Amino acid sequence: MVIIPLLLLLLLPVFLLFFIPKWRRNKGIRHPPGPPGLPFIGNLHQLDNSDFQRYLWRLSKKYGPIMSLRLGFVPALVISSAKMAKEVLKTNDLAFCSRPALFGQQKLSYNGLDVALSPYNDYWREMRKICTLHLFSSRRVQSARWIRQDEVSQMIKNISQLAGSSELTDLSETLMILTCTIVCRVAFGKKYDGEGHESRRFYKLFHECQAVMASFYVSDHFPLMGWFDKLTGINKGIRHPPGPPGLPFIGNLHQLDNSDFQRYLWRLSKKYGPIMSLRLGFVPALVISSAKMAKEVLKTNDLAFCSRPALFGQQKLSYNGLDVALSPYNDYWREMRKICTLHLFSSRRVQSARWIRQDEVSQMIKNISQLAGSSELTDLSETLMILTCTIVCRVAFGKKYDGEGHESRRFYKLFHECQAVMASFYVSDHFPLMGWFDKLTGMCARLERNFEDMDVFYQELIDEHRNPDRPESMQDDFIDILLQLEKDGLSSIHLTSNHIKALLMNILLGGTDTSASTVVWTMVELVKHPIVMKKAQEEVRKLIGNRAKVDEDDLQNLPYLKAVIMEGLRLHPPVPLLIPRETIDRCVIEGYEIKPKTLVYVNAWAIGRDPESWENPEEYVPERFLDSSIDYKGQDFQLIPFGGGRRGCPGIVMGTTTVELVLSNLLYSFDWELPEGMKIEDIDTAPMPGIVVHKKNALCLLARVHKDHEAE
Ligand code: HEM
Repeated sequence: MVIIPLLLLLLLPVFLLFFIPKWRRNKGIRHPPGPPGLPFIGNLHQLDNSDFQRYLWRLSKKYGPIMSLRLGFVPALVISSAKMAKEVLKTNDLAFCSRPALFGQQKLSYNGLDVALSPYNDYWREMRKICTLHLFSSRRVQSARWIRQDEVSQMIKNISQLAGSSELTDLSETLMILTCTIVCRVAFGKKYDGEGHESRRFYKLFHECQAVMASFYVSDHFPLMGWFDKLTGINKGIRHPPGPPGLPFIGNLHQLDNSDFQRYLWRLSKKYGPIMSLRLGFVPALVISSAKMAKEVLKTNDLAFCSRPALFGQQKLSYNGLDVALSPYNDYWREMRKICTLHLFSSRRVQSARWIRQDEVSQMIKNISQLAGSSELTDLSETLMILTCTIVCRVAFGKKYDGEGHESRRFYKLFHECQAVMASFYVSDHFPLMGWFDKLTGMCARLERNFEDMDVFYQELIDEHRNPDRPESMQDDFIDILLQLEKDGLSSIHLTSNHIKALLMNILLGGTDTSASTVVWTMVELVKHPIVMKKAQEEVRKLIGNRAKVDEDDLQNLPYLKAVIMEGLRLHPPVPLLIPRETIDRCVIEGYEIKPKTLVYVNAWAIGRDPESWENPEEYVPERFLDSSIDYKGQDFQLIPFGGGRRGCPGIVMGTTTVELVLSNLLYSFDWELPEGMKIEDIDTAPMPGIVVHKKNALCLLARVHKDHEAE
């Protein structure tokens, strides 16, 4: 996957010279104008100007009141008119109100624990409240009036003395000392205005603090060049998590090209530890591989770790993060997540869709029975994918695509292409200035095409739902609910068609193959372990007796089945690395410093096999869960197939209900045999790479209708 781009990367310098200017002209998206920069450093050399604001002002006369610069690898914007200032400080305040995590400022603010340099998040809001309520309130300002009056009188006395002897007053110094003294008295109850040791120490510290805070750190503009600041003595020794050495320029990117990535990372973690760093091009990454470290990331430091990276393909297909799964962590995401949990994924909603699930599972059982009747193999991988897709489409869109016609073919073509372009490798995700490369390889065009096709698909569905005479199946489905919310305008987000489309994408991609993959992997383990299969079948057959099928009411009485599924999820979590996170804040874990904007993979797959957490971890033994309180809901960090913390899966009830209903019926209705000539040892567990990991080779088994049902 990565090798071809890597070879082409060797041609980088040539392409840089020829294509970047062309790419800029062709790109089609308008960026604010700005002065041309130099290669690599951009406009950094222009920062070195003694009257910077005037210099920018002069530039703005040429390039306009919204002007872009590039400071090394960091894009920057300069605002120079009241109208544009209003856009930034009022109209789009929320989008513009965070702070950059600059190296010196982060260090001196205890990693943004202050209020002025903290990024915009829940923590900042609380700190800002403390400040406005307790420190900067009018009452506080009032109560310090005596200090101010006292110090100003003292200053006037000092100046009078100088005036008496006709000496000059250094107003710059005098006023600096005055304001310092006032602030120190109000804040620390102390003053440093004499000539003694304490005053000298204070002013030395204070001036050095101002100086290092405002210093230029190379690493702020070139993320991989922290070594330069160390070399210059400006930054002394910080521990970073250990990790495998990378190649120049591409770092560890070539190692991504591994068909069993989660296993590969697991092997590396055995050497480098459960908190391991990688470098993917210019992007620092972190890999978490133990329950203890997962708890640090998903619970203790959840707030710092709960954003998502803005990856190119994902951004496009999510309408620039208008969805819930790929949106960065902010007020908008909170509101969207609330809409999902309250209106779409609530237990009540899951309940109300039970008829759809039961109906579709019955249909699947009928189809398999037919194959069984003629001793044909059942392709469980395909059957289960179609089943979960059909259930989700009926619940969300009020429609199904399970026939052989044009509509079904179009849907599955679109859907598979959407999964493919979403999970593709985009060079620009790792080399910010190399977007032209994705254009050259045709990746951008492919993505754009799928985006447009999906957009038309969603739009048709929305239009059908706006019709008052829509079929009954479309009433009260997810699109209906979202359109109602749009009409009522009750949420603080003004929902538009794009918001609805972005959510539909999440539901389609997040809710279908995760459940299908869970059932397939569990069936793989069951055919490999016939005694477990038999035990699970006996449990369900005993409970159901002579009834035709398992209903959702029965699921709560099948503890062994639940253990069978949990054990399947432990060994084969369908989303083995969760959905990648991105750190918001700088933070420290196990004494290691993690920088903001670090990409984070939590290896749920490796954690499920960690001998520190599990006895005989490689063995499939559902019994381990029978007398155990361990659950997969995100509280027990040794089992996290649904992730955890703020970004944990909100579709967990919907997903597990589907999985339990499907599996119990497959086990109830059929005995399962391997295709003729195949032995248990022949069943492979090779994974297919992707965000959701499926079995690479389809699972094809021979179903035999269970003898008690043969008469029916
Ligand atoms: C067995 C089935 C499922 C599994 C194993 C699964 C797994 C996951 C995982 C691992 C994550 C990332 C969590 C994290 O970053 O900590 C996730 C997120 C998500 N899942 Fe699921 N999921 C399943 C079913 C569903 C269903 C049925 C839906 C909805 C129809 C759904 C919707 C979502 C959404 C919207 C997110 C993003 C949450 C956010 O970022 O705030 N999932 N899921």
